[in-house]
Amino acid sequence: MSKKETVLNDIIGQGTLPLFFYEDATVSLEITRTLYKAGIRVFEYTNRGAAALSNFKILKKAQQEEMPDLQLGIGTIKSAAEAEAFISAGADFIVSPIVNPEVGKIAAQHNLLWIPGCMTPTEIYLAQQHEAALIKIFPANILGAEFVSSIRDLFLGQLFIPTGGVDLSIDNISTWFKAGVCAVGMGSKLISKNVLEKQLYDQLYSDTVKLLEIIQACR
Ligand SMILES: O=C(O)C(=O)C[C@H](O)[C@H](O)COP(=O)(O)O
Repeated sequence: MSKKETVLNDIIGQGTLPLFFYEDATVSLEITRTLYKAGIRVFEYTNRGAAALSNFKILKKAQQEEMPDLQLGIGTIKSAAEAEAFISAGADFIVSPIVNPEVGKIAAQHNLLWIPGCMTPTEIYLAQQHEAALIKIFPANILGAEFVSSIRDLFLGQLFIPTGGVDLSIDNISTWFKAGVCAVGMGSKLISKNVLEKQLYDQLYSDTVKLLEIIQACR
């Protein structure tokens, strides 16, 4: 199985893709360890600040030494240069808030999964033309699950992951799965500002275990 297929299978199997960014490297590492301890095996660090690349390298080292079965992706990749930099640092997959075909081409050259963010059918079509096996519906809370129900028959077989504003409630998550998505992205509702700033690792651990239980119940 190729790396791309492995990561895609891991995201589908896990049913959720947690994501976060925090400037402090030590906190970023502890959050990653906590997610892993709670059962997360694929997650996305985001390129949202000056320290993103240096922090990512620290997470990558910890992945290699302590969490070898973790898939560590990078999100908020908008340009080819950003994609190259994080792939050189060992990114296992690439997530974008937009569809930049140049990013898709670089991911494809490295046989890595690229998850572009789409808000319209035209963007979904463009992403498919550049071999996006999984498409992020973004921002998910603005589009709503009905957006996915309305367009999925136009893109038969296409895998979708809504991201942005997905919360930890079973009602919200089950609505997305009923609409036909294969997983849900989970950022600030799981790894909140409060969790990051006050280092509430125990709370994050129990919320993550709860999230994984909700995912199981929704499928
Ligand atoms: O830029 C990217 O590549 C992203 O992945 C964007 C994030 O998906 C959302 O900003 C997360 O939104 P919340 O779950 O509401 O915190």
